[in-house]
Amino acid sequence: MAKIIYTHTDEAPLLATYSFLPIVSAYAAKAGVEVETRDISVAARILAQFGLADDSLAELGELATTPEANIIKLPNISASIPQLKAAIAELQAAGFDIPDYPENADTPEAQEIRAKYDKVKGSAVNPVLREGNSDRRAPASVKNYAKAHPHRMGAWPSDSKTNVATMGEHDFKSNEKSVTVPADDTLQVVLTTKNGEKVVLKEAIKVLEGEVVDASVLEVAHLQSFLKDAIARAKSEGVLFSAHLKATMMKVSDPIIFGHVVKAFFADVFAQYGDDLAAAGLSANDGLGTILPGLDKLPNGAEIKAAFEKAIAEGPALAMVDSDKGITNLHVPSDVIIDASMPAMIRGGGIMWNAEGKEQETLAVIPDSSYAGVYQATIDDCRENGALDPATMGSVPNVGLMAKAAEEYGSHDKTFEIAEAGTVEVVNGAGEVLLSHEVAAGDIWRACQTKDASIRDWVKLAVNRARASATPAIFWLDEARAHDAQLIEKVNTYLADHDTEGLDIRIMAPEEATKFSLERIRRGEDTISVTGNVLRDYNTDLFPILELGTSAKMLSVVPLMNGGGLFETGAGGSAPKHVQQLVAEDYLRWDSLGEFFALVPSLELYAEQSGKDGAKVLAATLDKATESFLNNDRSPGRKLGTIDNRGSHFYLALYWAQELAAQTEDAELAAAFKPLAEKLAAEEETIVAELLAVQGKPADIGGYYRPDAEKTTKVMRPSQTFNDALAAL
Ligand SMILES: NC(=O)C1=CN([C@@H]2O[C@H](COP(=O)(O)OP(=O)(O)OC[C@H]3O[C@@H](n4cnc5c(N)ncnc54)[C@H](OP(=O)(O)O)[C@@H]3O)[C@@H](O)[C@H]2O)C=CC1
Ligand SMILES: O=C(O)CCC(=O)C(=O)O
Ligand SMILES: [Mg+2]
Repeated sequence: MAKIIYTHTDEAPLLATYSFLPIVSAYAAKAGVEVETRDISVAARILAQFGLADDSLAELGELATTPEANIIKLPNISASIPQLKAAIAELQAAGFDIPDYPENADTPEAQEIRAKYDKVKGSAVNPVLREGNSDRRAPASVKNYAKAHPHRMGAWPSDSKTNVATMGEHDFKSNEKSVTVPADDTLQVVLTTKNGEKVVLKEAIKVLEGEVVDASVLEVAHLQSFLKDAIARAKSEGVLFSAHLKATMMKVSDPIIFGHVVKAFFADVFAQYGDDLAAAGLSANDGLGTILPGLDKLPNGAEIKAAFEKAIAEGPALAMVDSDKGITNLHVPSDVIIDASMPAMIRGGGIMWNAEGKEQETLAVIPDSSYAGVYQATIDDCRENGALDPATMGSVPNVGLMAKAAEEYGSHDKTFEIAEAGTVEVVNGAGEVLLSHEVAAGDIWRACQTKDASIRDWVKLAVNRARASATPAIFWLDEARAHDAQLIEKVNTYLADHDTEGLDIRIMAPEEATKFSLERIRRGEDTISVTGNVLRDYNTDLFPILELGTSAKMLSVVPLMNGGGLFETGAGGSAPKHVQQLVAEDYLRWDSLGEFFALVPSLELYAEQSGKDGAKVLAATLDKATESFLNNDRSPGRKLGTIDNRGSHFYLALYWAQELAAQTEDAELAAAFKPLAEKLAAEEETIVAELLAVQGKPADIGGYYRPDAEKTTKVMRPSQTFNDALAAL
């Protein structure tokens, strides 16, 4: 039977679900629409590994390959090691019998435990569910709202010293090699060491005919000298030093690169005390947030701490995540995530926060040069032409290649920190070498796969989107890059399968595409960016954050390749700072627009899947209600005393009930919702007062990674009048 699966995730979106889902469920039930939930939070995924909870992620992963899939996926935590350890500790304290995260996996038992936790680590949800490519855009109503109510943009001085530093040589981009395999095959990755020993790094990689396979290596000696120069440059230019990585989705390579940044910044400390730190299990890859408290256990801990402090005092000023709490850019690998961090910096006028809590220009260090140029081009444009104007600017929607763990975001099981110098080769079933790299110890080597079927579907989606929106579409592909050169050939081939008459479809290298799109955006014109997986991620934060202030307001649809739909909510993350605010003062700033938008196509799909017209009516009325919601400016405010997430849900419920009561397509539904619409309208003042009354005091939700359901329900549904009205429906 058709059903909508609404996911329980983490942090702010989970809290919002406690308030919003009861509304959805109540309304859906009236129209005979089945809504079920599945818990894919990091806590539930840990418990599932040890048989203490259902493995809902595996279940949904399978569902996503079937036409029955209709999944609403809210943002979830992609846990770094420090977050994973915190979640484990919280679950243990709550009485769950689960093991510690093994620091040194030196026994088979410890290795097994580590393997289980590795399945939960990093971006472990999205790649499982994303059995399709992505179509993300700002709906017209949101774009119009943003133009009418432009958010604040920081000014861009023409002499801003903010820039991007990137390697440009000896990195993943410049060392990339790529082939398209001619037939189904099984590949192997083999390291032949200098003294002739063969080490199989990866056995049996299954590939399909037409699949694009790339390999590349980041040469660590060059990374280290690059970082040394970048640190010196930030110091001499008097700007902040900030590193921007994606330690969550690139869960193997980027924590290692982050560790190199930490070791470079604290080079003297690691030269002198590196052995002590290693012996204590304190890894640079986990950041200062783990190392500094860990020093308390060491006999010479105070001395090492003083050495860290000296290095901070003498180095360039570090960009801060939280200057009040002294949390730097180098504290936690997942605190600064490039897709959100770079746009936020650009939106602010090219500034980040320094240790005094003041704004300062920054050198944004993005070691690999594959996509760094997009940000440099945006910075250059802002420096030359001033900040973008949300009141007039056009839009850059995205069609992203993502299906079946495409490209870099599927590379973590094929990424290796090389133990010994030699040659790494990708060898096919016939024993022929397809790709080969010389490597040194410590280098980071990786391979990526992109299925032909995913590429075909992506090209189709781009053509459909260009047609539906009557907007030029640019494939952001660089013929000088090995992988992109393979893709360009395929794009040209597959475009010929479609009617592109009258469409403006071009191929441009990313920097050129950035400049082109920015020129158009400044003239108020829209340009679809058709990109690979990483730029999908980056662009769907970059442009929305500049255009709308946040990527939470995006419509984010994944038409699944086998039919069915995955509806992601917004394009941003789980906003951990919003949880802190809720706990401190019972105020949740999370904007659920992404959830509202996701629900409309999900209900439409449900109507198709089930043949129930009531679902269609629910969708059409929700669409209208969302428009009233925007016109009446009912998004959560930023300050106490204004309506927050819960208040915004009340207004959506009110407008939705009114639309349902007013529509004429389904008289039974109209009659069912009439009393509720009247009740909610009549009690508006009381309900809003009840919702506002709780603000300003701490709230107890009984856990961070696994909040207590009863306590959280109480916090998130504080209006008895509203709850009673819903219950009476
Ligand atoms: N799809 C997914 O599952 C994704 C998950 N993540 C995960 O989320 C966590 C945090 O990542 P991070 O990169 O900091 O991204 P976040 O989106 O959580 O944070 C960036 C900022 O975006 C704004 N924001 C995002 N969503 C909303 C919303 N609905 N309402 C209001 N404001 C919003 C806020 O900025 P401001 O104060 O400027 O308004 C927020 O502080 C990580 O664990 C990460 O892995 C990240 C991206 C996508
Ligand atoms: O899976 C993740 O960690 C984040 C996903 C993300 O940022 C995106 O898809 O835009
Ligand atoms: Mg993203």
